[in-house]
Amino acid sequence: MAAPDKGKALFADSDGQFRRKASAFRDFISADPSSKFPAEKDRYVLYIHIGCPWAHRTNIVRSLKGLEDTIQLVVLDASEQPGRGWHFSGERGFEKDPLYGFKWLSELYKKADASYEGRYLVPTLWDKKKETIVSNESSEIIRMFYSEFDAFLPEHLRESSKGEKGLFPTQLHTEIEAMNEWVYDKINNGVYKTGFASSQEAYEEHVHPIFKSLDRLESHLLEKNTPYLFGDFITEADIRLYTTLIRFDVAYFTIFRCNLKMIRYEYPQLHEWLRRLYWDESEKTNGGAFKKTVDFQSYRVGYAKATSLPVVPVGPKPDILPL
Ligand SMILES: N[C@@H](CCC(=O)N[C@@H](CS)C(=O)NCC(=O)O)C(=O)O
Repeated sequence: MAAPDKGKALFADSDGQFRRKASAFRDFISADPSSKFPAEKDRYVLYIHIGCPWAHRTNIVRSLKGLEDTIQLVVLDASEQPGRGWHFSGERGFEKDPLYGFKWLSELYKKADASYEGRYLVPTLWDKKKETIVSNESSEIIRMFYSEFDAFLPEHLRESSKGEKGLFPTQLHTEIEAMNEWVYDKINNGVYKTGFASSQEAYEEHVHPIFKSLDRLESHLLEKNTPYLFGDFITEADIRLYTTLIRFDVAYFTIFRCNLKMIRYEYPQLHEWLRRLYWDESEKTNGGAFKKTVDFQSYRVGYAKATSLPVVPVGPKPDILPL
């Protein structure tokens, strides 16, 4: 594998800042059979990369909701040439796209819209009937998965039977949305703004707010004194924070230089919260939705590949501490 030029900005703009572009495909699957994209079994396909935290959200929810037999999963690999996008290398079992035999995710985007000029992102939710992309925005895909597929699920997994104990319950909408906003900006995307910064100034601008926000979450958990962010039940807020924190010590601390503190040593509440989710293989996580969707080595390799010096750090070890 050829190493990219040392010091070259792979993802940052010319001012050193990494700016995430908005997702382009924003349709919705609905439980209503007369809608444009009605919920159906074996109609939709979720394309992901295991290392991607945004795709990880959708993969967790697919498992948590027991949608494995309803929504097909296709796993892509990262290209050896950073910036060339996602493809099928055979590393994870897929040598080519199972639907069309494509080698690159870009070909699927071009099939959906020949004039598409944006980035080829995971997650991508594909409709086999209309042969197009429904959505490539994780925050919206997870919400479709919560509630629109209830008809295909046993009673205990339906969002409609959960009421106040659901993943996005009505009484918590405002609080969850408020937390999503700053957690997204300062933490989920904050680690990218830090890790992909190509100037000292941009790096320092974004690294401090990450830790201020982690401190805020640590206090939130201490005050609440509940197993999850909003009480005794897992909500969307937990899922969205989890995908960043499970990568934190092994990839963001080391490779993205988010290195003022580690979750395992300096954030006892968050560390316990993280391990509680990871190690749970009970009915609460539908048999381990948080653990089985994690692959620490792919985080190390993937983020190293995305930097200008693709050397994979070996630590910290173990990947995660026991509960
Ligand atoms: N807003 C999107 C972000 C998705 C995203 O940025 N995915 C990254 C992987 S972690 C990607 O596919 N990047 C490829 C590229 O930018 O070319 C979401 O949440 O779904």
